[in-house]
Amino acid sequence: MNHVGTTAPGQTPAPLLAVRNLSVLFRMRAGRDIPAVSDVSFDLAAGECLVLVGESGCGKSVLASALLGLLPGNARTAGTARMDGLDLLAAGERTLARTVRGRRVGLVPQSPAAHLTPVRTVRSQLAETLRELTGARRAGMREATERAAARAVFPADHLDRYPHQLSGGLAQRAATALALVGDAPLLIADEPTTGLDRDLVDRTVDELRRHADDGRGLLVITHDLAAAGRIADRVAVMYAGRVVELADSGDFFGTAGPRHPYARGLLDALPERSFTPIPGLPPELDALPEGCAFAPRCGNATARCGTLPPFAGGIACHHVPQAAPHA
Ligand SMILES: Nc1ncnc2c1ncn2[C@@H]1O[C@H](COP(=O)(O)OP(=O)(O)OP(=O)(O)O)[C@@H](O)[C@H]1O
Ligand code: NI
Repeated sequence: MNHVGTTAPGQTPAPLLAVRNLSVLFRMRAGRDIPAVSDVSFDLAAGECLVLVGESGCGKSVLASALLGLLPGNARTAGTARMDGLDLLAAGERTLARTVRGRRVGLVPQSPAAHLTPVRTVRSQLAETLRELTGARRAGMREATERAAARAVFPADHLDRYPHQLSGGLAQRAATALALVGDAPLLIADEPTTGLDRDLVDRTVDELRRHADDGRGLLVITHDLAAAGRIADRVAVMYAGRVVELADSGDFFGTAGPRHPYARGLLDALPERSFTPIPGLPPELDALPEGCAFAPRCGNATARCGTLPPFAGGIACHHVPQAAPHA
């Protein structure tokens, strides 16, 4: 798929993925609804890696699940997520199962153990996925399986193990190997480096980065800001279900630095920076304040923050000018 070839000079190529006003609400008993994702919009280009960061519970995995049609039955979704003419949010289960999951959109799940089939060895799961997604046949399957495992630094001498015989880090690498098999146009990796030591983190991140460098799209969700800095072209910062900053990675991690007070707080909390935690805790999603959800923890907050700051020019903050240098 070559977008560039079909684009007139001066025209921006269509993004691989265009998410507009995506919201996810969980309907709970007693009418207590939980807005897990609110009004999120972003584009992802082919060849690009967007990293999604934010504290636990801010809605990162729910966003990923929404794109793959993997939300539970009590979820209500609004907005659109267009990919190659298909709205992923409106697609039926049949389309999602046949043409989206694994094919258009690959997933490295946050809990790999829950996604691996417990009664089958890693080799057999990799072989089946290779057969399904690449048409690989029995001849050469042993080599193909070992190559697929090696892409995620999964050791060949562990291929005949069952998921329960794997450590968390090995299960993670098995799940990553499975997700890489289809070379899907879009790969979503939800915390792909949890449980890995630094050397393996770097190797995994570099293999994922190759997916983008080969002209595909990569959406990475991570707590690990060092890994984010290594892999990202752009960074999206989520807080309480909303994207509060969308920035060029070079600016965000470089001398310019983040612009949103929450994003600055995230970086300042790192041991290698000033090691100053953000005071307080994220809000409960079913009891969000009226305006900016970060205001109760923010040193810049004023009366204006009682109204919701619009997201424009890469930022949602009343106190930061909206004209981004690279917006
Ligand atoms: N099935 C569900 N029913 C109700 N609420 C849910 C459900 N799944 C997730 N949530 C809520 O949605 C919010 C966002 O969860 P999500 O898993 O997306 O967070 P996250 O940013 O991925 O966090 P982490 O970094 O810990 O993985 C959480 O407050 C969670 O409690
Ligand atoms: Ni998550």
